[in-house]
Amino acid sequence: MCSFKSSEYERIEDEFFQTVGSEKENDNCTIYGYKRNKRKEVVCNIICILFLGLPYLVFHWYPYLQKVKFQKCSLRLANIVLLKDNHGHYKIIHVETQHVLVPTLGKIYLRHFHYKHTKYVYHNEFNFIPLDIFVPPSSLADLLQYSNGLNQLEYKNFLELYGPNAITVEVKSYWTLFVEEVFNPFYIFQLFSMALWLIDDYAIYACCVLILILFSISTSLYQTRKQSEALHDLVESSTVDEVQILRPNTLWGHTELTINSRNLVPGDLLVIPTTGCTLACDAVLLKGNCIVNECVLTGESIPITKTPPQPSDETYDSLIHKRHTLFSGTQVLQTRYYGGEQVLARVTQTGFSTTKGSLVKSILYPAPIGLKFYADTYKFVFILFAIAICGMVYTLYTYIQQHVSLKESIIRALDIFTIVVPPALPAAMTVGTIYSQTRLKKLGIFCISPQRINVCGKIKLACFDKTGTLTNEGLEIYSVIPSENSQFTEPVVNMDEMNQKSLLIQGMATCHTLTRIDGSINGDPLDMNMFNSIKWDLEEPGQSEITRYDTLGPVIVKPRHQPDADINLPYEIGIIRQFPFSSTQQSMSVICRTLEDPLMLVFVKGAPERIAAMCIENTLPLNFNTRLSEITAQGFRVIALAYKTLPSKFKWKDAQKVERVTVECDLVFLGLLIMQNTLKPETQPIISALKDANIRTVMITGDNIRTAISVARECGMVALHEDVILIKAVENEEAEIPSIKMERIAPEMESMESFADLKKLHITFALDGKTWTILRAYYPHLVPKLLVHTTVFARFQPDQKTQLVTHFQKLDYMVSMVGDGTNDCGALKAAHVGVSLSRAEASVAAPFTSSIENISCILHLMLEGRCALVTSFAMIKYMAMYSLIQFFSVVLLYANHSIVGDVEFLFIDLIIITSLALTIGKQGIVLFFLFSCTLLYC
Ligand SMILES: Nc1ncnc2c1ncn2[C@@H]1O[C@H](COP(=O)(O)OP(=O)(O)OP(=O)(O)O)[C@@H](O)[C@H]1O
Repeated sequence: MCSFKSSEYERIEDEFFQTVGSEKENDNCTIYGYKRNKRKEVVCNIICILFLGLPYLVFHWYPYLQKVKFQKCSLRLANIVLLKDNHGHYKIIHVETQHVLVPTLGKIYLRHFHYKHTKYVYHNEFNFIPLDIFVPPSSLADLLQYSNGLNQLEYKNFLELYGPNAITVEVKSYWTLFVEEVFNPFYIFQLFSMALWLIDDYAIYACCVLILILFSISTSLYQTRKQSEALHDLVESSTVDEVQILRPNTLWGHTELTINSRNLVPGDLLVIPTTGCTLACDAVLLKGNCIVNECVLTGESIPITKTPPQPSDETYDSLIHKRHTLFSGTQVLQTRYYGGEQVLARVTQTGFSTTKGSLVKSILYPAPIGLKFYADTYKFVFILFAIAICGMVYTLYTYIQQHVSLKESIIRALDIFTIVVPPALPAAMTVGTIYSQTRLKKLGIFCISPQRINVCGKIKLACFDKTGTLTNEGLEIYSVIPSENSQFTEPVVNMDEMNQKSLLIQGMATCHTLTRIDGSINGDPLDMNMFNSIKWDLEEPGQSEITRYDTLGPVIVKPRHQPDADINLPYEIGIIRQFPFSSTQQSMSVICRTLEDPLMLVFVKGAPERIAAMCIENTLPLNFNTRLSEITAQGFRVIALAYKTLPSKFKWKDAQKVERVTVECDLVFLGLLIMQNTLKPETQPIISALKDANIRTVMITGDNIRTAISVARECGMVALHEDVILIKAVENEEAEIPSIKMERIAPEMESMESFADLKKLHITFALDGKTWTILRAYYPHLVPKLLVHTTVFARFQPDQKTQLVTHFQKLDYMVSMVGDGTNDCGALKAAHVGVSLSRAEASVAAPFTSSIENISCILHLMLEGRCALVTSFAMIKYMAMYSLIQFFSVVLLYANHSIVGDVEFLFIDLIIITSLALTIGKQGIVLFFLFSCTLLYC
């Protein structure tokens, strides 16, 4: 029996329907089982033919009605499912069958259907579940087990099961788009109107409206096509044609094959070329290290080192084990290989199941934005229809009273209907967005979800990441404060004054994941500044070093000016193992060894609170916390360093196997690195502009809370006269529930419940990630109240940032989030308007990518959003006015048994066209010209 994540899919009683999809992503739908019924289908087809195919059109608009052709049955027997999504839209999907080999389940008969690029397969107990849940996840040990790859039979079966490895964004031909658009109820209605006008001798008017409709359709087709082309190109820019894989070979173990990347399947053994490559799938690294650029997924182009995981029974999860996972679409810049062996990775996910695939899916099928404007537009059309019906009834009544023939009465009544609904409505609705998008592009803001532009105009809460967004990314080292004998010594500003062999300098030289790419050192800006400040050199592993450091070629660091004159024994340190930095851990560590030194050392650096928790208590200076508070209160960014000596029996092999938790404990505190946290010059004016516009601003950062408050004050997010209160969760071993404390309670505030007058008292809150988790768990009723008054959210981990944005949305805020990728990717996706500051032209990390790397982009977006909204509103108001004026004039004329002539109608509409021409621009002017010519001709 396989191990499903059954908690997500409870056993259902009624097998006739079931919920599928992800509730977390607000994408759950209900499916109902049906099977084909020949008799019903034949009857239905006959009726459709008798009614000239009209029922087919109705089925196309309302797929729900298609169920009349089928017979309701249990999902176990269903060959058709009727799917209802959480927005009430229906879809008929056919269930297919196949005989395939499923890992750990063997060869089985599989029933499945595809929805939104996800394959749902039938399971006897849980009905339809996504394929990646159906196939049991592997443990790390299973994945790491070295084999020669999949054999031909397994491969064929897996290819059938998983399908081709492709993330295709379909770019439909203009013709296909045209056919789809024409079947839209709005255009069908317009065609019906034109037919009516032709019968009613309004030929010229009908022809002119036809031109208008064609213009409207072409604009809409051009826009749709352009958008899908842009997304297609973006996705294609990070795809690859050919890959090398290993296949078993009875004679010599394995053969290396070059195959088309579309043919990759989970389980394949991928060979990563030494020269680097773009990855075609998600894969877990088995052998060797890789340095990758994940800019396309995260927006941040810092090279990241990927290492193979340790074998264990832990279930592999690409998000938890992302330091060991190579993601589809990302670029391997370099590989490190040992003893000339190949760098290998095992494919874990392909196609739309990869991380890139899910990001593309979220763009292709975005969650509805819930902008009132769209709902109001539907109401507007509905009201027009209601008015039209009144007009029709009135016209019929007056014509019948005047004893006009029934045919003419009906034609006149239907005419009223066609007058009320304006033909250029769809074009008018989107024109504002198209122009805003073009202007944004000129400003360096790339948009992959144009419908979000309107939302930008409604932003009420602007969230900002701190480091790299509000402040400069290149944090310059201001000073170091070494600790000797558990006491802080005097701060050192000039690193040259320090002993090159001191442990603190050794830590600064080794505790990073810097790497040389094309001869220059690359990596995290913080690490780069730290390393550059001590003036050491870094050498990548080469063949000659292999012998010096046992069997492995480590990264070597050495001072530019050797401290000892001993030429035979240079002073250099080899970095044997790296545990890269992670935002969740807030630390990183390395194992290293000085040349000819028998003992290995561990250096750890990270957030001071984290490092303090890893240190032996008596190695920490007594005034550690007060000193830290003093420094952070001045707005400095502080990193702590610590080390420990490993036992003499700890050898190179142990270093490769040892777990991170074993290394990052019982440390000796070494000192603090103080970094300058300077604001970008644009930050303060933009924050003040936002405040003037009454838009709330908040900071969500991974940094220390006092540093964050200081930066918030400096940039004007917290006004100088405002009092900041730290909300803190205090865990007490005796009490079951942690208590909530306020660090500086203003005299006027007595209890947590008295939130009413905070604004008047000029009080704002700041809270950290730990408190946030406790608040959500034990004090959920306080969360909304606190959120309304909190400006600084510090020490927030990536998932907490996402939770916070979602909570703000629940409070009915239209939320924007500006960040520089990596630790805020989730928040960027969750926000109504996510803007990733990135040098890359575009990434799938967020709906907007700004190449202007400061927060001024948010102002441009808000302005353009408002422009687009105002244009759309103006258009709707204008259309409404025009329709109603024309409607009342015509009804009055009909009442007097008079009508508007063909050219008269055209003349009235011409005024509209002129106005449109002025609004729309060049295309409109051409159209205006066209109409004028027609009129003159008439
Ligand atoms: N390269 C690094 N090595 C060790 N520790 C680091 C490194 N970079 C950051 N840290 C520590 O981890 C903490 C969390 O880092 P994270 O990247 O999540 O957020 P941040 O960069 O501080 O702020 P923001 O969320 O505003 O970008 C930092 O405040 C710092 O103390």
